[in-house]
Amino acid sequence: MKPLKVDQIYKQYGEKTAVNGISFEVGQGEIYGLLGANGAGKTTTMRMVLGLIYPDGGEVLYNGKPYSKELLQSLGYLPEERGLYPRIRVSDQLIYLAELRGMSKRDADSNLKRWLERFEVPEYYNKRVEELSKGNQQKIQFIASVIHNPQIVILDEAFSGLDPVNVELLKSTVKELRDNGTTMLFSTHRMEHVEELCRNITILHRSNAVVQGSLKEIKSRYPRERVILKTEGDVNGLDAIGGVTKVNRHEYGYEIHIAKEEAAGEILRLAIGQTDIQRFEVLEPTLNEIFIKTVGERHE
Ligand SMILES: Nc1ncnc2c1ncn2[C@@H]1O[C@H](COP(=O)(O)OP(=O)(O)OP(=O)(O)O)[C@@H](O)[C@H]1O
Repeated sequence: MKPLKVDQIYKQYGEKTAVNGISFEVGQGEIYGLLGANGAGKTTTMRMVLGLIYPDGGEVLYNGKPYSKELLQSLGYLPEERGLYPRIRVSDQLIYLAELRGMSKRDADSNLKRWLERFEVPEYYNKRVEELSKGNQQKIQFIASVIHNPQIVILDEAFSGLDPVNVELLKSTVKELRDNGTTMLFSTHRMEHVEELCRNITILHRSNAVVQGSLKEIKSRYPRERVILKTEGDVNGLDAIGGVTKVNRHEYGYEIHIAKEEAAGEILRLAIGQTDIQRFEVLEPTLNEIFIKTVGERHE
């Protein structure tokens, strides 16, 4: 049985349907991607999963059971809008938050120290939140969402406001949690993070799930429309090949857009006759391209 099952959940605000019958399941040790344009219904979905608001229809099941107060201990949430108290010391508020979720003061304290060490900031223990930079506050907020060892963690834009080094640090932490069996729901507008972390995804559009499944399978549904040709020489006549829609000359060679996959073979034949090829690749679509295509087409 999967730790998290979302079954046909529905939420209405007045005339507005915020979430319209969405279903998905997340396995143990899995990071599930929840994507969508602004206002698509991601936060509302996450709030229903957290039990902060109740669905008007459908249900959320945790290890097969409906929401109960005891679940508070098993759920962790990193909200998009950060909610730490600026004037209070990091240790005071994080230990308090962990205690609220059923942890003993001693365990909370040792967990906090371990996490601060992990993030290479043990000196923050005694600092007030307002003394930390925005990115470092973000690390503390992340610790607040996992300090009580939750089984299910919901991360909303977890890496926003972080420099590239800290993004990598948090990303590796998220992967460790996954490898230790934590179930995660991950929402972001950064598609490259989803490609790196998530096996399965849902793309929401105007309250509906419009694309769902494994990333690999979703990608196979879309045609491959980009060819990379690495070469030091010139290739003449690429524009004239049927199905070639755009040719970009780069430092490394060519990036060629095609409307039909057969054009790739023609490109290769033409290039072989004219130059030495260092690399030839027909790229699968990126998640970013799929997102823009799906959401964009539906806008029209
Ligand atoms: N409390 C509320 N009252 C009225 N409407 C709401 C409420 N919460 C959300 N909505 C509406 O429901 C829709 C979905 O909002 P939601 O916050 O879930 O989107 P989102 O996908 O998280 O967007 P973003 O990427 O901008 O954070 C929006 O049209 C929003 O205006």
